[in-house]
Amino acid sequence: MTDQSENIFGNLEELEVKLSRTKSWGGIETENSYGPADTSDADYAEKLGDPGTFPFTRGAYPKMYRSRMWTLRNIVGYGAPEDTRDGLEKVLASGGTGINIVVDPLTTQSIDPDHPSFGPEVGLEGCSLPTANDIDRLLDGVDLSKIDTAWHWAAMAYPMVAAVHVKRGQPLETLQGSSMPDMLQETLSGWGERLVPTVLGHKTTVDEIEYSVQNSPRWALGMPQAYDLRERGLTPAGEIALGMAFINKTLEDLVERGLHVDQIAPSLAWVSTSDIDFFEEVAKFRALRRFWATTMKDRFGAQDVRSMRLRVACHTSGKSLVYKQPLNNLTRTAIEGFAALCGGVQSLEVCTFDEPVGVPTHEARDLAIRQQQILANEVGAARVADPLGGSWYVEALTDAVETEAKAMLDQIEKIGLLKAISDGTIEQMMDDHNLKIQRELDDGERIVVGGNRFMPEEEPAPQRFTFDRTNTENHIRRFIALKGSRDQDRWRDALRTVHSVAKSGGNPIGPMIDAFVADASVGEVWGSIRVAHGLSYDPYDTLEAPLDYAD
Ligand SMILES: CC(C)(COP(=O)(O)OP(=O)(O)OC[C@H]1O[C@@H](n2cnc3c(N)ncnc32)[C@H](O)[C@@H]1OP(=O)(O)O)[C@@H](O)C(=O)NCCC(=O)NCCSC(=O)CCC(=O)O
Repeated sequence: MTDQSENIFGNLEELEVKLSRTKSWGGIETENSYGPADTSDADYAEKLGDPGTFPFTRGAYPKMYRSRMWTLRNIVGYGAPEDTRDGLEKVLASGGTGINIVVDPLTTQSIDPDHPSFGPEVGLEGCSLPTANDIDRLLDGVDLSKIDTAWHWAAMAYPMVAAVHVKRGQPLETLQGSSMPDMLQETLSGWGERLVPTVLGHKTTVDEIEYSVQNSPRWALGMPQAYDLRERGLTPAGEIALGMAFINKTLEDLVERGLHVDQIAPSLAWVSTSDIDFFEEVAKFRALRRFWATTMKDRFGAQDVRSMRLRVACHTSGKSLVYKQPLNNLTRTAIEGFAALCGGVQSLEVCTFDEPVGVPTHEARDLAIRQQQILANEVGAARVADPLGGSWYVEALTDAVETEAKAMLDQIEKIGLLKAISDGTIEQMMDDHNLKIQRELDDGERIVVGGNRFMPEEEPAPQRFTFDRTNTENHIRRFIALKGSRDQDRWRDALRTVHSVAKSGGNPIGPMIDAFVADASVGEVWGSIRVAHGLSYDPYDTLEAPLDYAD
């Protein structure tokens, strides 16, 4: 017998795992157990209602997954359009039922792939899609009036995909799919004031929603993009509070432009996360739907039930995943996905286990789809609507999350959302949250396996995703050639119209679509908007505008 095994067997008492925390992951204190006295005695119909009825606490539809299975998603994006196309085909072959495309950080920032400062970054961590032609190549043969494509970037996805549809000779009102017009989220959790100034970002969001609901009512708007807000540093209640602050301000401005809430809200969908505290996340989804329904009805005077019935698109939490022993992430994501389904989401992406390592491998993507298939077919996640409804604990947590969210929303709205973003109040709130979590990890109150406890011994280097850059290099050459071969007069006129409409304070989304139809690039279109708002053409101050707007 070795000294080491003697030590281990001699210290079994010390090895016993003791509960380190009685609060939920989001910080709500919990009791030893729950009973009838812990839930308020408000009327069932008023507070819960049957699934598919106001206030939709128990689900958006009466039969939920029995009458329509959730959409099984997995996000794909790397390299050139051809590369991402290959990845999408593999996801669909595994059984995915939705197409989710993530663009590279350059496209997200509206930076073109020939920008002199960023060449090596083209196509890393997402697909490079600088023109409508690139989207057309990626989705060759995909009918945008029949197949639901979901786009993971803010300002430009809608006008670019709309331009592809128009270029293909299709009417805009038949366009289907979803984008995330939430630019304030880009300011807060993405690129900051330098790239997306708060006021311009908010106006662009409002413009895009106004244009989309009037011209392509079948297009879904993932607004708020609360996933990234939450990942930046918020509790579940904070996700509801800040997301609702975004929604309230956006709806108020759209109403001021003459729209009625019932023209807007049915097109909106909440983009959410599902983190590791199973019960708290189930409660979050339930509280969220109730919060939304009552806000639409009481604050905005909605009459259409579709305005009050919130749809939720959920991705499990990337932040909850751990680099060490990455296979443990399969356990995490399965539980997070199950929470989202018990919470009644309409579509789900289960993160791949290797996300902390890098761009997912094809094998990891396949496993992520298989997890959803196991949840749908073996676990019973699809069988019954709101399976945890009536649990004293879950009902009490639902109430607690809702109450905390209300208090936080009041605080934000007292300051005013745009002021609270531009003066740093919201960022401070998120930083404070993250600091608190770090302290709890450091103190050992909050335990993450392989994060701050139960560290693995030496482990083999994880397998990393790699791909050939030949397509990306050809893609950049193709982009440069397009700039030389397009109809220069049409291109120039289109960008000048974008600029002049934006400068006059009008809604530039229609002209932006026209510019993309005229083969303008993402950098050129957003650059024209920036110049119209008195900003530099290139946020990195390297490039001059390629045309004179004054002529
Ligand atoms: C927004 C939604 C959920 C909308 O879903 P759908 O397109 O299916 O539309 P829908 O209106 O909900 O449903 C279509 C029709 O089916 C009906 N229907 C739906 N569910 C039903 C049910 N259970 N029973 C009976 N009928 C049902 C509806 O009433 C509607 O009918 P009618 O037609 O008769 O009205 C979807 O587009 C979506 O999942 N988008 C993806 C969003 C996303 O993932 N974005 C990227 C997030 S990016 C992110 O999270 C960050 C993570 C990262 O970047 O890594």
